[in-house]
Parts: sequence; C-alpha cells; structure tokens
Amino acid sequence: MTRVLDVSGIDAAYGSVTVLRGLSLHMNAGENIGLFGPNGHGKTTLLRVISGLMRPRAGQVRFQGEDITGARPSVIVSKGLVQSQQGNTLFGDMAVAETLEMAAFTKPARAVAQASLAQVYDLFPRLAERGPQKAKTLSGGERQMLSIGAALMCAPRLLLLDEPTLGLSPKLKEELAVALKDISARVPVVVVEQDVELLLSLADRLYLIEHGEVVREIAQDNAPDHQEIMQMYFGEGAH
Ligand SMILES: Nc1ncnc2c1ncn2[C@@H]1O[C@H](COP(=O)(O)OP(=O)(O)OP(=O)(O)O)[C@@H](O)[C@H]1O
Repeated sequence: MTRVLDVSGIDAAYGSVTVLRGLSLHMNAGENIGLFGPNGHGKTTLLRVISGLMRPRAGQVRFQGEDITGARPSVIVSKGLVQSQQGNTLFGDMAVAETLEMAAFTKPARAVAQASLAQVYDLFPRLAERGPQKAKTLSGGERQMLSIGAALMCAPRLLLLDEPTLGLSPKLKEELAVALKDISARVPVVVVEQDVELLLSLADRLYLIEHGEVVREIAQDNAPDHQEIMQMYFGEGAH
C-alpha cells in the first residue's frame, strides 16, 4: 500500500550548522505519528523540510507516493499537505475570521471553505466568538487554535502540527487536547509534542529524534512506561 509519507535520508543545515543527519521515517495509511525529543534537535526543521519551507541538502520526501522534495510550499499545500505553524507566526493585524477565510486559498480548499469554517468554529467555539478580533490581541492558547484552524481551512489530507500545546495553561491544554483528538481521528496527523502522554493519545507510533536522527521508534500498543520514556527523553537518572 502507498505510504502517506516517506522521508528518507534527509540532511539539512542552516549555513554550516548541520541539523538533520540522514533522517528517515514513514507514515502508513490510516495511522498518525508523533515526534518527540530534546529541544533544538531538529523536529521543527524536519517539519519545515516536509512542508517545503526548507530545502534539504540530501534525501527525499514522498507524499502519497509522489516526490515533493524541494517543491514550493504553496504547491505542497495545494496537494493537501499542510503545516500548522506555532501560533506566534500569524499576521497580527488580521482579524480571526479574515485569517481563516484567507487560509482557504487553494482551489480544493475554496470549494469546501464554508464547511471547513463551520467545522473550525465547532471545534474552537472561542474563535467563533472572536471573529472581528485582531490575531495579535489573542491569548497564546487562542493563537494556537487560530493557527490550527487556519491549517484546517486548507482542506488538509495530512496535517503537520508543531507543538500545539506549547506554553499553555493546564486548562487550555486540556481543551486543546480534546480538539486535537477529534482532528486526529478525521485527518492524518504528524504531531511534534513534548507531552509524551498526549502524543501517545494522538499517535499510533512515535519517533524519538536526537541530534537530527531517529534514535528510537515506539509503537503505541507496545509503549514503555512513563518513567522509561522520561529516561529516554532526559537521559539516565530522570524521574
Ligand atoms: N533559521 C535558523 N537559522 C539558524 N539556525 C537555526 C534556525 N532555525 C533553527 N536553527 C537551529 O537548528 C537546530 C534545530 O532546531 P529545531 O527548531 O529544528 O529543533 P526542535 O527539535 O524543533 O526544537 P524545539 O523543540 O526547541 O522547537 C537548533 O540548534 C536551532 O538553533
């Protein structure tokens, strides 16, 4: 069966600083995957490579069997591969409703824009209440919701989520986790997330990324216990 995503042998660097080193991973049809690992080890860079925001020095990205390595981000979005950026990358002076409407810029997305908008407002009633409000005046959690909402407006066939709960209060995080579960049941997702428990509730398989490489693959139905995962994360001696 064709894989949804096949990433093989990716090398990527910022100038002379190499961040990804021959990284390979894949996603089968019908599954969600999660990425975790220490800060600064290349998870966001990997998402940028997949969504075309960064060109790798070597390796290949295939989406639904098609080679998309180095394609322009807008071309990749029009194929249905959509990245939800961290919430701080929105246009601050644009209103919530305007941001969502503009996000549906591809032909397939425009065709279903009304239904997508209804779905976004259903998932995030706070956004429906804040239609005319400028993005820069939203709280951190609301910005994350808007960022995910904007990605949903692009009619994704695969959604990349970069630390959707970063910096949120426990209450907001819980609210977002419910929405994320709902989304991940409908659209295949690749999620980068520090909270491994949340990740395990969303993804069928996890990849631990360290120093720009996959160092371990964990299946949800065979996942080690919490303490063992914490040890992988922070090294021996973590509790
Ligand atoms: N635009 C850039 N220019 C130069 N170096 C960068 C740039 N973006 C990221 N880096 C560096 O690349 C490395 C990997 O960063 P990346 O954001 O991919 O890691 P990450 O695993 O997603 O971390 P985090 O969990 O903190 O977001 C880091 O050392 C970072 O400082």
